[in-house]
Amino acid sequence: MSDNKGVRRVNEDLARERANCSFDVREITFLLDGGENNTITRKKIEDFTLTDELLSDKVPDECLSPKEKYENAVRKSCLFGKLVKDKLLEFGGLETFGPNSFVLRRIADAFFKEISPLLLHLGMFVPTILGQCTAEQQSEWLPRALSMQVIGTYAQTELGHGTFIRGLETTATYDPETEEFVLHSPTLSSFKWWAGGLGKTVNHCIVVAQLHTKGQCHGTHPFIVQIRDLETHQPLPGIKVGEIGPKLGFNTADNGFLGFDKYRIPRMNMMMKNAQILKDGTYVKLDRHGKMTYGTMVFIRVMVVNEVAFNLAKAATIAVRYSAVRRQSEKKPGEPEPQILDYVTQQHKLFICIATAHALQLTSDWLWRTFSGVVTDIKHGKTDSLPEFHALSSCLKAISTSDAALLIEQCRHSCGGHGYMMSSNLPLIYSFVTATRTYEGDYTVLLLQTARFLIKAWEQAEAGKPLTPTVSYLTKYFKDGRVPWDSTSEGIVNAAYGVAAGKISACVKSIRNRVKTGLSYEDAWDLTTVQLVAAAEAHCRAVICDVYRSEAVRLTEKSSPNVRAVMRQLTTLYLHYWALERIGDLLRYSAVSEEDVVALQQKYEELLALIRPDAVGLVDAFDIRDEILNSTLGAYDGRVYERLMEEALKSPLNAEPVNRSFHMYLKPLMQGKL
Ligand SMILES: CCCCCCCCCCCCC/C=C/C(=O)SCCNC(=O)CCNC(=O)[C@H](O)C(C)(C)COP(=O)(O)OP(=O)(O)OC[C@H]1O[C@@H](n2cnc3c(N)ncnc32)[C@H](O)[C@@H]1OP(=O)(O)O
Ligand SMILES: Cc1cc2nc3c(=O)[nH]c(=O)nc-3n(C[C@H](O)[C@H](O)[C@H](O)COP(=O)(O)OP(=O)(O)OC[C@H]3O[C@@H](n4cnc5c(N)ncnc54)[C@H](O)[C@@H]3O)c2cc1C
Repeated sequence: MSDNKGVRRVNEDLARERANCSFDVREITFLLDGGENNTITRKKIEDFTLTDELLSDKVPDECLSPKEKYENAVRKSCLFGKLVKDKLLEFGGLETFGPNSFVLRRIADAFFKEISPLLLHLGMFVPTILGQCTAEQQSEWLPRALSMQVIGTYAQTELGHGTFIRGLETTATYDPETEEFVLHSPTLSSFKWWAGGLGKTVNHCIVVAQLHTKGQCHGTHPFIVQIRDLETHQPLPGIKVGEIGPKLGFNTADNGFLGFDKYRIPRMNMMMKNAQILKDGTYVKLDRHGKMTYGTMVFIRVMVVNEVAFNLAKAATIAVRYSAVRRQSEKKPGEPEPQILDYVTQQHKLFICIATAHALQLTSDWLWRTFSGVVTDIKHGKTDSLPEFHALSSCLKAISTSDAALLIEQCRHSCGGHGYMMSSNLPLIYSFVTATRTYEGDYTVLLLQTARFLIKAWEQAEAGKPLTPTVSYLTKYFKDGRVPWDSTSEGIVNAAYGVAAGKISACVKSIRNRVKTGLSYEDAWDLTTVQLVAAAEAHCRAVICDVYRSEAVRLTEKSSPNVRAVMRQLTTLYLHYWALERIGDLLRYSAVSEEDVVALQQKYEELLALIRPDAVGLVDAFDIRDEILNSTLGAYDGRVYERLMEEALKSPLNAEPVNRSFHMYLKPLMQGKL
């Protein structure tokens, strides 16, 4: 759809693919954007933000030194920030699109090949002020944060502890004499480690520390802490701060370390929405649920599902367009070389990426709506929906990030050697997304949180108590026995729930059997965790299959027949893919037969063939502009080889015919003079 500006000749294969596409690409773009008006506004914003003047880098970012890369990222962050402040508000800013629109996030990818050092400011510092401060505190901090006088990050993780928040060691001890907290890092392992932007960029941060008052520890709480002088940017006395060094990705995010030497902050810098310290040091707990201070993490887990869906859409766009341009080998002797997209194995690698990008995006939209409901409940003092939502957001964060990272890597594999080039952008997309599997809660740890909820739900079902919506299926599958098999989409979703129920049931049995042998519940749980992670994964998989199928049907109710058909093909492909991936589970927990398995495989292969003519149209429908894709392999015009050569020529090593190392080392070596 979007041919961007200044399009030169489009690769003939790509042009033919587009001519043969069975549907109007714009229709699917509108569906994914949540309506035609959203698409129009997004494109307007993209048109005036993505100008050459702001984006052009003479030397590719990846050829710069770490320091230059960081400085370039700060430069662009400031330009981007100013642009947002000055111009985008004319469009009503983010509100134009509603809270679940990620237009600015999407545009930011054109500015930063890696990541903005200010991501944590907007992504976590500001949301934590909104979620953890009283109204009075918000009125003090929000205007300063939004006008960028105060630039902040979220420093929770320490060298010694990330997952186990209760084990954090940084202390915040209240001193009623001065009405201050004294922040202290008692050990090396208590140093804060990882916070994005902390190394060099921010002047404030949210610090999560163990609160001590009147000789008692009340657990971890968040505090707003100024760490650098606003004028000179020098670290303040009592603060030891720096950058943690090179990483697999995120290299422009200046992730940092931070230690405190009896550093004092005012009492009111404790974020007091969920707990307060009175002037005399009395601790007042306002959080009846007990885990409300974990709220920012839950929010980011929700955002991350959308984040990885978009990044997978980028990778799929690059790989599918490249596969339509690239020709290799021969299918029959003497025949012309086919487009690699015509190999069924290539379709198997790539079409699941398109379907998964849709599945995750629709699931993320649904998750956001569910989250909005939970937030409204909390505003009215109701926290009953929080345990279910914590279980749901935990498993969706874990599975979406893990699936997306694996599939992005698959996109890279599918591009052969050229996929390994930084200029393809696939390595950077992968390095960014693979981190999402770890940060904001590690994969295994979050699935075990979900498993804890599932086991409790199972016990409730046994006791005949009512279940919350996402686990209500357990009542249906409560009795032992195999789930009947039915190869329709609805049947596959039911079977997925049946598998989840079967696995949860097996975990319950396993824990109980272990307890019967005399083990403590904790030990029995620990020995069952491999099964528990698998059960939570199965539950989450069933939820995604269910939401994707029903949301796709709902969204396409008014679509043209061809769009409905191709969207149906994608959902069916997704369901068949996962049924085949989990065939062992289906054989164990459902009545699927050998003939059914053969039929599933056959249908899956038929779907690959049906989707093949529309593959390029489907990735065009993601409507991701070249500036955002940032890829030699994935540009709209398909000029792959020209772009690869153009980028290669920008390498600093090509600036001179002979590098000085020849004279310094190679020549002496050749002449035996080294
Ligand atoms: C313009 C804006 C753009 C935005 C773009 C967004 C993109 C996003 C990019 C942002 C970049 C982010 C960079 C990364 C940042 C970070 O990583 S910050 C640090 C994040 N750290 C973590 O996530 C740590 C993970 N650990 C935990 O969450 C917890 O420690 C734990 C594993 C959940 C365990 O906590 P603990 O206190 O020990 O509890 P338990 O004993 O296990 O459980 C007790 C009960 O509490 C329930 N519970 C736990 N957590 C929650 C929760 N969050 N909400 C509700 N309930 C919770 C748990 O289920 C237990 O319940 P019961 O079983 O009923 O007892
Ligand atoms: C790119 C990036 C950016 C980050 N940004 C920030 C930031 O801005 N602010 C911030 O505060 N933090 C940040 N983090 C830190 C991040 O939140 C933690 O790394 C993450 O929560 C994982 O914790 P950990 O490193 O302690 O891993 P660990 O918990 O040490 O995990 C190591 C292994 O132990 C396993 N494990 C741990 N506990 C259990 C358990 N109970 N049961 C079973 N297995 C277990 C894990 O599954 C994993 O395999 C960032 C991390 C990265 C990679």
